[in-house]
Amino acid sequence: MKVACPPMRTRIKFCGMTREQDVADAVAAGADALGFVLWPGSKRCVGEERLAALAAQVPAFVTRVGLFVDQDPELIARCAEHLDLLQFHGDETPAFCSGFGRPWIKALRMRDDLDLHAAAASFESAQALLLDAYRPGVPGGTGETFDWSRIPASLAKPVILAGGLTADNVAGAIERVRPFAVDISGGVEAEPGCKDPRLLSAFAAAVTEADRKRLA
Ligand SMILES: O=C(O)c1ccccc1NCC(=O)[C@H](O)[C@H](O)COP(=O)(O)O
Repeated sequence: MKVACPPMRTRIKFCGMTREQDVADAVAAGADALGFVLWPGSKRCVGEERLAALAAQVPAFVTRVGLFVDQDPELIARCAEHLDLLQFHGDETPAFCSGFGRPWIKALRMRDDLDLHAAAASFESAQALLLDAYRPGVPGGTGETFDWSRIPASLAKPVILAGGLTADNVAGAIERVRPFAVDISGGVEAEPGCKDPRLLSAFAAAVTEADRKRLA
């Protein structure tokens, strides 16, 4: 099914939240969604207890997203109690992703041979596809961009654009891709896992300005 996308503002997801102050700063900057990495291989990983504490601080209308990479379904089910949306970065099947009573999105790394139309068809029950840079052995958070021209305008799923975004390049990304949302982690950090309030605000302002020009 093709999803009709009338002109609308670009949603913002700030990913890799690990600290209460960063959650508050991201919400103040205008976040639509906040991502919490539950994969222990990441420098941004939060455990279950930290997830519960951080998620409890998120106000209504800001989506709490949990990131997983081929993880134990029992862990995912426990974490889901604190989350609004699940984000899968591994080789999870659509049936696996659908098994937690929460809406979910599938992260796809843009390997050269990735067929996005086929992926959109096979992850038909996903709420969106998050498209990220491909680096072998790294499931996400690379800080690298990819060739945005590879994203077809007619994809049958909303696109969340990720990978190496910053306040400086996000306007060009929005102009080129017209994504439903943009996702950023490293580009708003002082160091891995520690967000910088000025970078959070600058990124949100750049998205707002790009939308203002686009929708004028
Ligand atoms: O951020 C991580 O460390 C991470 C680890 C494992 C799976 C996913 C991970 N992050 C995923 C994200 O959604 C990031 O926001 C996305 O990859 C963009 O990151 P960046 O290029 O640093 O903006």
